[in-house]
Amino acid sequence: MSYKVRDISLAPKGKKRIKWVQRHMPVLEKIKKEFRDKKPLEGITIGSCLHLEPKTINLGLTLMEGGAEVAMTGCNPLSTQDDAAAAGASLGLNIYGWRHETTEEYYENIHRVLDHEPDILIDDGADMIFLVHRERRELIKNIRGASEETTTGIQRLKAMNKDGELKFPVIAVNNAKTKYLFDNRYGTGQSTFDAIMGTTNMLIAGKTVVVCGYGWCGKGIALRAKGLGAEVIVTEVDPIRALEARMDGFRVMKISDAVKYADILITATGNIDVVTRKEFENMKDGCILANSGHFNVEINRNDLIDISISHKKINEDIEEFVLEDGRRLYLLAEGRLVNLASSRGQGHPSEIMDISFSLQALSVLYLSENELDIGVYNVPEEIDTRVAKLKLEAMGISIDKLTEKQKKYLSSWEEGT
Ligand SMILES: NC(=O)c1ccc[n+]([C@@H]2O[C@H](COP(=O)([O-])OP(=O)(O)OC[C@H]3O[C@@H](n4cnc5c(N)ncnc54)[C@H](O)[C@@H]3O)[C@@H](O)[C@H]2O)c1
Ligand SMILES: O=c1[nH]cnc2c1ncn2[C@@H]1O[C@H](CO)[C@@H](O)[C@H]1O
Ligand SMILES: N[C@@H](CCS)C(=O)O
Repeated sequence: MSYKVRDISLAPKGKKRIKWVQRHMPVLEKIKKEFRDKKPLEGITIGSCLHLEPKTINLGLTLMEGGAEVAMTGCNPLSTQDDAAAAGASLGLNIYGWRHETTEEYYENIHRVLDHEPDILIDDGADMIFLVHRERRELIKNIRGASEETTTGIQRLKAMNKDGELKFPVIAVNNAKTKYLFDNRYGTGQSTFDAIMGTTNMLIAGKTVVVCGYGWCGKGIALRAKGLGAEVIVTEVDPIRALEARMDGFRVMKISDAVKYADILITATGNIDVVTRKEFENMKDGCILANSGHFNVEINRNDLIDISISHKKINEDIEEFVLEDGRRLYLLAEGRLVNLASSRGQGHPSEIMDISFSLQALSVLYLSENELDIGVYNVPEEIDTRVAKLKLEAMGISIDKLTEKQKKYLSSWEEGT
């Protein structure tokens, strides 16, 4: 076992936090027990590039119980939680990563994971998969496949596959119903506000919150903003989603208009340059800017620097930009996904990552048991349904079954009024 973490003496603190999340991840715990009994991953090496925090370490431990050798790094230079990383290392995982890596360190750590010559990769945003294709092509012949955690990663991998550049199969975990309907919506909805409120200690009630993007994440953020008492304005580029936002009760307008009202603006589009110079120029004094989407490109920080006469960090996670006329704008967590990159961001709740990481564990098992051709695959429906059933069971919820008569009715066309 090898590791490179900030401070291994933080392990006891990390272990306590891991124990706590395990109590709220019953489905993954059940899979862990099955893995422990059957050792289905014996002889397999797994390399992951996922936000390194207690719930992710619990996924690593699950795979290790299945017999795999596991090497892990973070998928964002700001999101690793050092106590969890130290605990993971002390529990037998190969861990490389620390909070506040430079870009160079970030890629060095991905290389360290790849040095274990993994058979299966788990990625979030596809940085590790791209690195293999660009710089570590000698590893490709050994790789059975990968699973990808997030919307943007899948979008990039599909583009790569379309261009004939993808060289192994990938399972699109994000596209499972039990992923995006819960993780992206309720997970991002809660963890975004958890981080913004923890970072700013500000009231949401009575504020105007602008949400850019009404996809699965945007829907969750808008819903929680409304629940916390904010007035919510949504901006979109997709007419159907814009209509949906309107009928869900939100105001919808162009971003050029929306920014004039924003007390807090949150991006969740997966797109570049959603908020740029012309939007900053029309913002109110004191506007809080946060991204809960993709990398650090949704809010254009360079434009913000260009139009500011000064900028400085006023604490670890808040950067103040002073414009020529004296207005001040505040960017959280350097414009990286606020729910994980800010020091107050703990990521999604454990109950949510229980579902997402159970999907990951079962997708890895599927990759280990099946030879797939190159391509981007959905999570098999049996896995999606199994995870939903296990979660309902863990929540103590029973549901009805179709009767034979009902099944027949639903599959026939003869009966009318
Ligand atoms: N912070 C987190 O923990 C977390 C969790 C899940 C996903 N994500 C990331 O969040 C992003 C969004 O994910 P999603 O699942 O909601 O994707 P999605 O595709 O469901 O939604 C994105 C929405 O943004 C809209 N959009 C695109 N460009 C826009 C623009 N310029 N202005 C306004 N709207 C625009 C699209 O039309 C779409 O409706 C992705 O990058 C994803 O990887 C983050
Ligand atoms: O607490 C967490 N631990 C690990 N991964 C997380 C957590 N919260 C959200 N995500 C994952 O991060 C991806 C975007 O980068 C999301 O798809 C989500 O599944
Ligand atoms: N790993 C990437 C994916 C976000 S969608 C990030 O942390 O920004």
